[in-house]
Amino acid sequence: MDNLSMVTDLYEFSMANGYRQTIDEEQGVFDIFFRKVPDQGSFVISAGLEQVVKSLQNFHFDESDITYLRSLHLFKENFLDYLKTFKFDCQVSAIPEGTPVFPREPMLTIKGPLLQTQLFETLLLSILNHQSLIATKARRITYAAGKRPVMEFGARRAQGPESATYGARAAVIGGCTSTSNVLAAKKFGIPSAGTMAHAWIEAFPDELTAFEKWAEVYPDNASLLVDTYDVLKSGVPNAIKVFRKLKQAGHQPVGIRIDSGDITQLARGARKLLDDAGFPDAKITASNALDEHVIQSLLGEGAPLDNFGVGEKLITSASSPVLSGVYKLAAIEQNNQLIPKIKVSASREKLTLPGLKQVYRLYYPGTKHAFADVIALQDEKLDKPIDVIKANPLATKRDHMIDDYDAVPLQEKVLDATNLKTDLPAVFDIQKHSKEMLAEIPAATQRLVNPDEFPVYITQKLANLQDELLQRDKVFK
Ligand SMILES: Nc1ncnc2c1ncn2[C@@H]1O[C@H](COP(=O)(O)OP(=O)(O)OP(=O)(O)O)[C@@H](O)[C@H]1O
Ligand SMILES: O=P(O)(O)OC[C@H]1O[C@H](OP(=O)(O)OP(=O)(O)O)[C@H](O)[C@@H]1O
Ligand SMILES: O=C(O)c1cccnc1
Repeated sequence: MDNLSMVTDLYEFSMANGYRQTIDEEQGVFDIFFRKVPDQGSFVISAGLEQVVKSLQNFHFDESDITYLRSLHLFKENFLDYLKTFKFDCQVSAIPEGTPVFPREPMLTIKGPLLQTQLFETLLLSILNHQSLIATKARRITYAAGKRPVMEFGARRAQGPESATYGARAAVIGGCTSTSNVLAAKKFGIPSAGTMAHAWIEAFPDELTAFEKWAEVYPDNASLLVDTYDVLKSGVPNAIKVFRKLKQAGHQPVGIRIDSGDITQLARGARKLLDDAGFPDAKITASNALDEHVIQSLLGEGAPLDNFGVGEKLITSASSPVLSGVYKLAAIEQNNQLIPKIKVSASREKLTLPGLKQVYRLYYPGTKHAFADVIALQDEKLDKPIDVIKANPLATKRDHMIDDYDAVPLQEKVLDATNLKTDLPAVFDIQKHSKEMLAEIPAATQRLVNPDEFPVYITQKLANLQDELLQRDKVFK
């Protein structure tokens, strides 16, 4: 990953320079969390941690960066010197990539010199918000597709090449099986996949010749695009002619792609033609502005589809294009003493959770069935039974008692100043982890429309700390 240290908002530099001149000795603790889930879903699939770790490992400023920052006439030389010899000195804990995460849960916590932790805000949010957004959208799309593979086809419609490439990575975390983006495939070990464009068909005198020439060049990879002229009258009959020749020559025909029109009707007609011609194994791929709802509708109609190619709606999360993850100060440390902090704003919804925390997933005892999450202070031991309170400050009936449970902590240590090399899982291992974690949460929480809310609680101790800080600031009384 390139050095992205300058991808930050000016105010992070302004504050960092200010800390250097004022409270330079203090440590900061920041949490990353979100309040709202895209597409009115109930959870987000966390993604982007590998790029966070790599960007932190590579965080530095070169001579031209320092010269530019100096030219702004905003910063003191002692701050520019600090940047010139920047040495990462923080600890990062995070919920592993692929995990379903719920509102208000700290996905990532960073502790270290206030100046450093402040400087990372924009970059870390930019990475995690983007990849988690796309992984979440991909989870919805692949959920709708069921066992049918979904290829990521979005590079041309992504918001630029970088979003295309990291978006493809996130799409695989969310369940896609391959990508047409060759750089993403190379970089992250994702199978590269693809068919052909209409240009190939148009470039030859007629459709049959185009298919034949393709089959000559790629006899074992003939997935033919059949909708350039007429799917059922021309495209599929021509494909069948080519498949017959391929079969005679000992090759296994791959299938067809339909990219326009009423996909259900066309796929039904195509399936019948292929089956009648003796090609029941030829696969039918659908594409064309697909998303989770179109896929559900197609499959609900019984469309005989084997694969999906999904581009623009996935790579841009078109129906809900923002994940508003935030980076909030949870504590500062002065002379080795942790001082919890809270952000109070006009809206109670925006109240933050103070202190160093851990998130626990609670399971029915002895099972893999999760029923709630609890956010606790890091140094507290969970009671049994446990008195908990809804994490959403706007919730009614906030108090709850949980008798028995197995608790599994979600945040893990990923990086610290003395251990800059962390083994990071490969993208398909993350996908596997994601599927396992999804299998543990209730089906009703996973459905696409009006999903059931998965309860997220805070412990009494954390609630008391929050109240204490609120009382001190004399608000919401
Ligand atoms: N049976 C179906 N049920 C629901 N949605 C469908 C069905 N068939 C196709 N769609 C979707 O409807 C949308 C519009 O399809 P349409 O064929 O009109 O696309 P188009 O982009 O206008 O066509 P073209 O690609 O030829 O320009 C696409 O998102 C497509 O995937
Ligand atoms: O629709 P998406 O989900 O983004 O899937 C990728 C699309 O990209 C290609 O079309 P292209 O960009 O060539 O143009 P088209 O929309 O005219 O088919 C392909 O034929 C798909 O339709
Ligand atoms: O390979 C394909 O079929 C493909 C790739 C990108 C976009 N649309 C289609």
